[in-house]
Amino acid sequence: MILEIKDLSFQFRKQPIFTAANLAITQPGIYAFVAPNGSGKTTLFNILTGSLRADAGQITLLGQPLNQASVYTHVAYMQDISVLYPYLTAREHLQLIAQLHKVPAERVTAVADALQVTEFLDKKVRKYSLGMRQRLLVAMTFLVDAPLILLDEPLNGLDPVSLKTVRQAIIAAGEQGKTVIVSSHNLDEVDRITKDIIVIQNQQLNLTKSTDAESAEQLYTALFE
Ligand SMILES: Nc1ncnc2c1ncn2[C@@H]1O[C@H](COP(=O)(O)OP(=O)(O)OP(=O)(O)O)[C@@H](O)[C@H]1O
Repeated sequence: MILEIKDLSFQFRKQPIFTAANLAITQPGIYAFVAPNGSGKTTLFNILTGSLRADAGQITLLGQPLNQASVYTHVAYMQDISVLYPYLTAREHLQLIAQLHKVPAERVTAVADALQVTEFLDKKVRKYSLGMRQRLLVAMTFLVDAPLILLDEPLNGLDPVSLKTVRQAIIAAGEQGKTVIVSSHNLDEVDRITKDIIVIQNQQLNLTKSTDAESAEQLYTALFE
């Protein structure tokens, strides 16, 4: 068992987001996390990484109850671009993560190359386009060699070339035996990376599959329209 969520409840200002929700991820791989705006995707990531505390429920990660120490060693979380420092370069961001998580220098180079961050490594973040910021964030996340990777809308604002770069990095992580949960509203990209889809519906978490005959878009339409 990789991730098990049992009877998770969470309210925000008396608005229920999750009500006794359950989810079991038993196999590594790539899972798309798809649901309408405001339904709780970022909230779940924040609960899984300890930034928000659930009102009720149990979460186990690799068979152990989730706590600060297990999040640190087992989870890499890509948040939004607001976590970047405008006056630091990509190299400095990557070095910060590398020092914190004791990542060898070769891995820093390999990840920077894979996400095509190398070309702007020594430029300050304040000069970056949205796509450059997104690629740096994805690189920072993949630098942490964690078994569970949470990516909150990594495909946002990417041009087709950057989309391909990020998609290939996600697929490679899946092939390396990681579990990657990717929230996205880009259903064409979801179809390119996985058939396993987690949805939020009626404050519940459901793990479902798109099929060869049914695209993520069709699945979404059937569930939410
Ligand atoms: N600080 C907060 N902590 C928890 N919930 C919040 C907070 N601020 C707003 N919310 C509410 O929680 C609900 C879930 O929001 P969340 O950002 O998790 O949704 P989301 O599915 O990630 O949305 P999006 O697709 O727009 O990114 C929303 O109704 C939102 O208004």
